[in-house]
Amino acid sequence: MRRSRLSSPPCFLDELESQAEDQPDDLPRWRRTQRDRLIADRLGLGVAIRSLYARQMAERLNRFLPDLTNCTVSGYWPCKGEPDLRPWLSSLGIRGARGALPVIVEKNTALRFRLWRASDPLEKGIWNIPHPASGAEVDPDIVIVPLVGFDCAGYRLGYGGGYFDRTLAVAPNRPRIIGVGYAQSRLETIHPQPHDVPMDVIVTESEALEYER
Ligand SMILES: Nc1nc2c(c(=O)[nH]1)N(C=O)[C@@H](CNc1ccc(C(=O)N[C@@H](CCC(=O)O)C(=O)O)cc1)CN2
Ligand SMILES: Nc1ncnc2c1ncn2[C@@H]1O[C@H](COP(=O)(O)OP(=O)(O)OP(=O)(O)O)[C@@H](O)[C@H]1O
Repeated sequence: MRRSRLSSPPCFLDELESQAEDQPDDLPRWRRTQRDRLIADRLGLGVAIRSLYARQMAERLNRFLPDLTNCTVSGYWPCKGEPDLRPWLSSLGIRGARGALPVIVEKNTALRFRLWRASDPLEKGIWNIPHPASGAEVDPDIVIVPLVGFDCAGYRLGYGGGYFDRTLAVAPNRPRIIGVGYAQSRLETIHPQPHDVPMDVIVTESEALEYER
């Protein structure tokens, strides 16, 4: 069992076992309902609060990752009320690191990652999310993953495409996976399935939670 080491509340085995019994009959439907609610809730925070929280998350990331020299870090281009960490991603260059963004090259296959700096040209991908039009393909050392929801064992609810799970399942050098999302997006459990890849760290505006493997 994985336990959080920093400041998350304890997850006890008996709780997890009873959660397994409580698993919804129609899990995909349950996940869709949770996604819709969580996205509506975060949009309801408003632009100013979301932007404050994103700055707080960036500060936490800096404290958590003090030395990024020679690291390749993938971020994301925010959509649907996700925290906007583009300023943090753009600041990686002056810290001796390189930024990258995920690219869907083909639907329902693993994501690729392309190097990206703020001045690099972008093109629109799925859901009109921009990604680098060109740029070298890389295997990031650190992948920053946006969370629609997360649970106390470090599992993530995303948009339901399974893209990050597919990607991390086949990543040649297992990157460090850091989920970022609002504290209010926490669920007791996302009812993790065998394909769900847990985060190593989850950063919210109010805490950083590290999970042991
Ligand atoms: N900003 C950002 N970029 C990102 C991600 C992300 O979470 N955030 N991704 C992280 O993965 C990838 C895009 N993920 C996607 C996941 C699902 C669908 C999608 O079409 N979903 C279906 C529902 C699927 C289902 O419920 O069965 C849909 O909306 O109709 C699209 C993109 C790559 N880029
Ligand atoms: N490694 C994998 N190989 C094949 N299919 C996978 C894999 N991981 C996930 N999937 C499929 O992707 C679908 C969506 O998975 P899930 O509900 O966990 O998405 P999600 O993590 O919320 O989405 P995303 O990562 O795109 O934001 C499921 O049908 C699942 O079977």
